Amino acid sequence: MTTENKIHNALYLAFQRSQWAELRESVPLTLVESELNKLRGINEQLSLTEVTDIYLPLSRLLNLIIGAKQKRGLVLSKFLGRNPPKRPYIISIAGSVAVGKSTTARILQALLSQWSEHPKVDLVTTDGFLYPLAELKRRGLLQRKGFPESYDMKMLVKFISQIKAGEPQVKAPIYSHLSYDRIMDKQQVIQQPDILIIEGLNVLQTGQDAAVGIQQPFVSDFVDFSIYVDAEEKLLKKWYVDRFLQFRGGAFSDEKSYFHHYSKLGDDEATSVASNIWDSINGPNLKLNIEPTRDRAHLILQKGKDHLMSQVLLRK
Ligand SMILES: Nc1ncnc2c1ncn2[C@@H]1O[C@H](COP(=O)(O)OP(=O)(O)O)[C@@H](O)[C@H]1O
Ligand SMILES: CC(C)(COP(=O)(O)O)[C@@H](O)C(=O)NCCC(=O)O
Repeated sequence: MTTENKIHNALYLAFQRSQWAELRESVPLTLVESELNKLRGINEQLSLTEVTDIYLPLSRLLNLIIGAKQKRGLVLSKFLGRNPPKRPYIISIAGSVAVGKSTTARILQALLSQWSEHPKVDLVTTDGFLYPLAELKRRGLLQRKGFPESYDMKMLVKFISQIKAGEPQVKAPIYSHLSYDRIMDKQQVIQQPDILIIEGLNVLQTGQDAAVGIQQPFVSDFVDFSIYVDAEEKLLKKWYVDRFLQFRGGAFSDEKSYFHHYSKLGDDEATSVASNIWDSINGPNLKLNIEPTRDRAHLILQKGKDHLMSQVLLRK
């Protein structure tokens, strides 16, 4: 057994796909029509077997864990003799570019909002906290998008601490993949949801990581439950290139798109451009700054070919 496997065994309970799916059988769960429609809207390629085998048991597990936290809150209120402000339960989703963080986040948002104990589930992505394009250019970071130094970490930590403090209204910046920049005149307003899901490359990073610098506290200090979505790099690169090719026929064809010039590329050229972006930016960022944070997560979702989950690791 490799040292890495030994560490995993000590820290995590490992479930092969079929074992994890069985956990659902002991607690029958069904999808209502409104849930199904929402999920179909998230991603046409998402298989419903994946939802029932993987995401429904996960939704049930999270519901139980959140329930325990809510009970603990009641104990604390009794002890203090007053009701503390309503604080959202915070779930983070980390992982490589193109691993499926935003798809996973949106599936969980749809499923978790079905529970009467926590119907209001909001979702924030950390790309809004990337420095605006002009600032990235000024700092010479255009080829380092997604690296720790490309984010306004102070702003992100301030945002998450306001959420955690139960502030009635907290604003988050929004990123546009079309303009490749922060949208300056629009913000996302978060108003005391029951659950906040925060999704991004960097949500498990701390000051120990290569380029974050000395920054305390970290996003993970405010997070109640963290998820890392994992896959082998050769799959990640393929999913990145496939998504790029999809965008070429879709979002990039919009004249307002920062990448409009890519819409005119043929298959081979587009594949080579996307491969180069992967090899020069997203691949190195994965190895240097993202993958090393994996074993901090409470739950690791390991994906194989076609985005199918092969293994689930849950912290003991
Ligand atoms: N469970 C899934 N089943 C099928 N395709 C998926 C699944 N999750 C993600 N994808 C596809 O993989 C690509 C990357 O997913 P996305 O959620 O955009 O990743 P990220 O937010 O990590 O960059 C997209 O093309 C998406 O449609
Ligand atoms: C916007 C991203 C940094 C991801 O940000 P996240 O939401 O994970 O914080 C990434 O998708 C990106 O644009 N990377 C730069 C290289 C590329 O074009 O893929």
